[in-house]
Amino acid sequence: MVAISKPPIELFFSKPSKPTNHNPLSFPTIPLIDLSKSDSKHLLVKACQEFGFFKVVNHGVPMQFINKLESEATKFFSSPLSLKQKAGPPNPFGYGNRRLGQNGDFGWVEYLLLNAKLDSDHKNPPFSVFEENPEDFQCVVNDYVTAVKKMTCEILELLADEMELKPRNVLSKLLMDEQSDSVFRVNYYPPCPELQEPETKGKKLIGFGEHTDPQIISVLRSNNTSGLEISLKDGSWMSVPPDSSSFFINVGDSLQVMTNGRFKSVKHRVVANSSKSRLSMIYFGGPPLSEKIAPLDSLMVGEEASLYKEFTWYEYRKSAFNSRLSDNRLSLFEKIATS
Ligand SMILES: C=C1C[C@]23C[C@@]1(O)CC[C@H]2[C@@]12CC[C@H](O)[C@@](C)(C(=O)O1)[C@H]2[C@@H]3C(=O)O
Ligand SMILES: O=C(O)CCC(=O)C(=O)O
Ligand SMILES: [Fe+2]
Repeated sequence: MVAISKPPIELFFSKPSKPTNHNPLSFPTIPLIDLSKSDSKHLLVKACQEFGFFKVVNHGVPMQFINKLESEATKFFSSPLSLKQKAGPPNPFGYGNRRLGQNGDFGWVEYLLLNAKLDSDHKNPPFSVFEENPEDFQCVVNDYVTAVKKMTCEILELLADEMELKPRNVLSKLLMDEQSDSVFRVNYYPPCPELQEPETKGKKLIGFGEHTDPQIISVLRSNNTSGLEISLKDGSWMSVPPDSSSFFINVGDSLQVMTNGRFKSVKHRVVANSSKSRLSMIYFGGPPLSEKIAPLDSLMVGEEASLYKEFTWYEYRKSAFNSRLSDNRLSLFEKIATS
């Protein structure tokens, strides 16, 4: 038998980052959106402009769907590696371990990348771990994704209302489209006890390296283990306090383009923990492959020019999947400013 050697742990350490030297009085806090409140529209737009990131409470996604998916996913990730590998590799859908994408990125993470299309023509890989009931796992994913997609569309419609975009489903219809290229991902970050050893103490182990998400919008729910960080305007990293009963939402590259740069696609990453595992589930709402990604007409003021060249989601997705995680993927599509 050939033993597969583990990659050295040093591979996953983050490069030293800019020291955070925030004045505690001016330290930013994550925008909080209460979907049951009438002022949420205004706060939503402000959060998308200033951070590209916010937390949502009173979201209406039933806790039983969330808990059921968390328990099935935990069952999957705690199974023997040989069983998990039967659902891999993730090209495009399936189980992945440490390797992220096809271009040499690695992270301290295991994951399932799944098709978020819910019809029977778009089947996910066989989950041998759930031998007796593979259909049940798909049902649990479907219930969760359906409810999260509904909440996401509500948010996109509130954003459209506040920005006076017409029709109000101009964004949400892209996710509702049968051809919507949306993806669902479950990430599992195992604890890393080596981080407690004196020589590694204080170092940050990268679970999922810094990146922006290419789609329109990403909707994340995690257990109560910290790890998610967002990049602030000054280049420092802010740790996002976990909250298992809320959702965290970030603007994707495509929404940055559709708002002609008004909304920011936030750079984020995940650092691993020495003693606790982190489990996160993310719905990435994307448009149909043929959709033209360009600033929305009803948003453009006067002679405002597009900051981006024209492209379809197919073109952007292809280019994104040929890039490294930390690359600035939008830069290839920016128009060179002429004065
Ligand atoms: C390194 C990569 C992983 C990724 C495809 C890419 O080449 C660059 C974008 C990455 C990303 C980030 C957000 C999502 O997790 C993801 C599914 C996506 O759409 O773009 C991943 C891709 C992936 O894991 O395959
Ligand atoms: O797992 C997380 O908490 C975030 C992961 C992430 O950013 C991604 O999968 O794109
Ligand atoms: Fe991400």
